[in-house]
Amino acid sequence: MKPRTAFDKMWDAHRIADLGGGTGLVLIDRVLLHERTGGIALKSLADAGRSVHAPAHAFATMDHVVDTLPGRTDRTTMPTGRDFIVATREAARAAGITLFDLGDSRQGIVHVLSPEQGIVLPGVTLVCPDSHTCSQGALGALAWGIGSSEAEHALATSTLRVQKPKTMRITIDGRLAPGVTPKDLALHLLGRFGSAGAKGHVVEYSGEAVRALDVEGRLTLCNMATEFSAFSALIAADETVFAYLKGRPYAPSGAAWEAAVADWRDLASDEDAVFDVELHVDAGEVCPMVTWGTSPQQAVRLDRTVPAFDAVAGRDTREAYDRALAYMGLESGAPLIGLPIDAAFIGSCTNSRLSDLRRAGALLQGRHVAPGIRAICVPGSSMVKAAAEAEGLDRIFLAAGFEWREAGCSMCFFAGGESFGAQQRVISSTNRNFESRQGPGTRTHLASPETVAASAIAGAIVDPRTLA
Ligand SMILES: CC(C)[C@H](C(=O)O)[C@@H](O)C(=O)O
Ligand code: SF4
Repeated sequence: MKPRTAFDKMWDAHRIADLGGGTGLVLIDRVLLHERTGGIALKSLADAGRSVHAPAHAFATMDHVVDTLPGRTDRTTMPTGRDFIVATREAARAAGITLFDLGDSRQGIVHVLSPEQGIVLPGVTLVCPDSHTCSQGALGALAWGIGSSEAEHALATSTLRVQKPKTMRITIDGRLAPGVTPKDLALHLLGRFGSAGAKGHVVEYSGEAVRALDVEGRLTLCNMATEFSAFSALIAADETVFAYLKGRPYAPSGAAWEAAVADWRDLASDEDAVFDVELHVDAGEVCPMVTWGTSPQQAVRLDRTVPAFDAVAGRDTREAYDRALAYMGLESGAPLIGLPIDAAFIGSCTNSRLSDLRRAGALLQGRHVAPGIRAICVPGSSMVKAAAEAEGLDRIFLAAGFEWREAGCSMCFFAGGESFGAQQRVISSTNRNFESRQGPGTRTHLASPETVAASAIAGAIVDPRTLA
């Protein structure tokens, strides 16, 4: 048999029919929803008099527009937030699907709670009306973001028409240096290959550096594949993933577990599998990174300066470059280290898991954020929050002057409610630095949680490895 990639194997196992022109009718194993887009799909489905085909395999959560202030209620800080919450709650109940509601100990950002609960498993197809669904490919699944009308179709039929994507393998050889994180790797790839670098491809991350990552680090890496314009990303499941999933609530158990693991072992790309595109990166070249502009590709080594136009001319137009600098209040050649910040944000489906909070917490222990800096930590799920509190991380963050919040997307994206304010410079562990992403006029610099924590202490962007 012709050698196949991990993607080919999942595609072949889920293709129900060939619809011609490279389009397949694909079986969908899991549909995930959140209140910002999922309630719309559920309601439209109900209005059409249709029901959910496999309610046991559809899950909804409240994450995008929920209040994350301590002691939150249904009254969100976002003007129309409550409508989304109530509509999704009612529609999820009527549809008979599992809802991780406010107050449920399992509630959280959809891409954080799904691996945590063992909903995403190696080899499954999983869709969600959210662009960061690619994160979940970190467990060896084929997971991708869709629109609300596609979600409706997937809910009603457990199938979707999909244009078969091309394949790309990015092999990361060697090891990341100490203090260099998966987030830095994701930003390095964006800085090097550009935000159209993986356009329309399913990216398989492989190589020694990827194998060495824990599941949470893999989730961070796969998370930013959408910033890379990829159809999705995946990392073939291995012992690290099996160990992570064992005993999770929705993972198979008993004899079914053994059988599942045996199947999952066959899902890796065959040795001679051919990819449409192959890229190689030396992990040793990756350094702590930060973005300087308003696109995730406008990322550089943190110890560098804002690049001159000539250095990015292959990708950014003069207009886009000038506009980004004006928006960010920066000039060509300005050093990034030492740039004063107003706020620091640790959260989002990129970097709000327990390991992220532990690494940031280790830097914050016994230290305090600089005067005048607003610092916020939002755990990615209620489970992450509880686990962090059980080991005292909340006390470290609070003593350091951080706010310690309830789980949700919070100020990763501005939903019409809370924001940092115009012209405020925010160092952020999130994934998007678009204009006004974190609020009208807010200036976002993307970085790792370590860089965010260290910069909050310094009151300016710093390399976390040099924190005295
Ligand atoms: C609101 C939602 C549809 C959106 C997405 O698709 O990604 C959000 O999660 C984001 O990160 O911008
Ligand atoms: S945390 Fe941010 S990027 Fe992730 S799903 Fe929520 S809004 Fe989107």
